[in-house]
Amino acid sequence: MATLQAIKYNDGSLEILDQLLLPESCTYISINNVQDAWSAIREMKVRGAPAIAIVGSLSLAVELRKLAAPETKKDLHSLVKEKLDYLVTSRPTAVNMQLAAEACVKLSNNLVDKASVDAAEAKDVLVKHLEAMLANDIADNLAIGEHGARDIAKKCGNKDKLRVLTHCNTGSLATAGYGTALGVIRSLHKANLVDQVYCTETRPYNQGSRLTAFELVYEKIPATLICDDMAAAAMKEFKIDAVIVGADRVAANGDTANKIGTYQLAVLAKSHNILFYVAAPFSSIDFQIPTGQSIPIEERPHSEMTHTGSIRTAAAGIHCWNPGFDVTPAELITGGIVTEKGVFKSDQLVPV
Ligand SMILES: CSC[C@H]1O[C@H](OP(=O)(O)O)[C@H](O)[C@@H]1O
Repeated sequence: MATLQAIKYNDGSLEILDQLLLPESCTYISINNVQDAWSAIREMKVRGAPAIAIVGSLSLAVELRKLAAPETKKDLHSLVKEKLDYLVTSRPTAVNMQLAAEACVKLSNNLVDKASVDAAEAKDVLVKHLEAMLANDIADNLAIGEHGARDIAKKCGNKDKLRVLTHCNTGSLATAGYGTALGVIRSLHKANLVDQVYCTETRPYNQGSRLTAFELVYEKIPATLICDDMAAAAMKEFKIDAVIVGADRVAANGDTANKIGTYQLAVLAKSHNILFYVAAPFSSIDFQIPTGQSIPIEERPHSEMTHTGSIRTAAAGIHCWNPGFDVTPAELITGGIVTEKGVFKSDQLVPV
């Protein structure tokens, strides 16, 4: 699978591709502890819901591998919980880090109660659990790709070629590899079904122009970059067949938080009678919240809007609003929610 690697991990050594430097420079930086990971996530050197959870979790594995055998399992549990709670504060909207933390804390708790397991063995079990996230994510993404490609091809009348629009970055640079929405596009391309991918610039961080375009060019998938404000005209002009985006958190009713600009694409897709899909691992569905109204929306620094690098591009003193995400109502997700378990209608989501 010749795709880009946002995350490199080998026996306790963790590196990430510094995505703030893309596309001009492919530079890997070391992540030596949880604090390094928290900062890299907060600064968006690594971003993307699954990648955030994986880098956060692997940074804890890096620390635990270096840790001398803890005195007691209770000491180990307290340390693990403290570190994971801290990692969850790095970015609030994507649910993946929160759910990964909850799963690891639950495992640690179970190990405390297991008399047959000593502190050193418990640490090893936790390290293996954290390290397994990398391979699990790639397997999930390959399944998402296949389910999504099959569903889009079928619902688009099994046309020879398809024109698909996507937003932000949901590929190998947002996951452990292959991607979610961009994974579906990779699977469509593998099946020789892609006429053209339209990727939006995705202001203000420009995940589309800097990252998705980079991935599509890297893999020679036919693609056209458009500005965010060109989406309606592109849907009309190019007769786009489907829109597919990622997700940071899906509520129990199917309302979906994703990169800012997703909601307006869903409204535009509806008005152009274009199928609208969300692609995400099933773990992105937060059954603890009933609707999208409860999803916390991260506000990002205004400098992301007023500057390009160090160059000011907006008037000094202007007030800014810079939410990183918006919520698309379930009823606008007309194609379905594509997961590794299959494609679901919004009202078909049930915990497994
Ligand atoms: C594989 S889903 C990635 C998801 O995360 C992105 O947000 P950010 O770049 O701010 O982390 C965007 O919402 C994508 O859909």
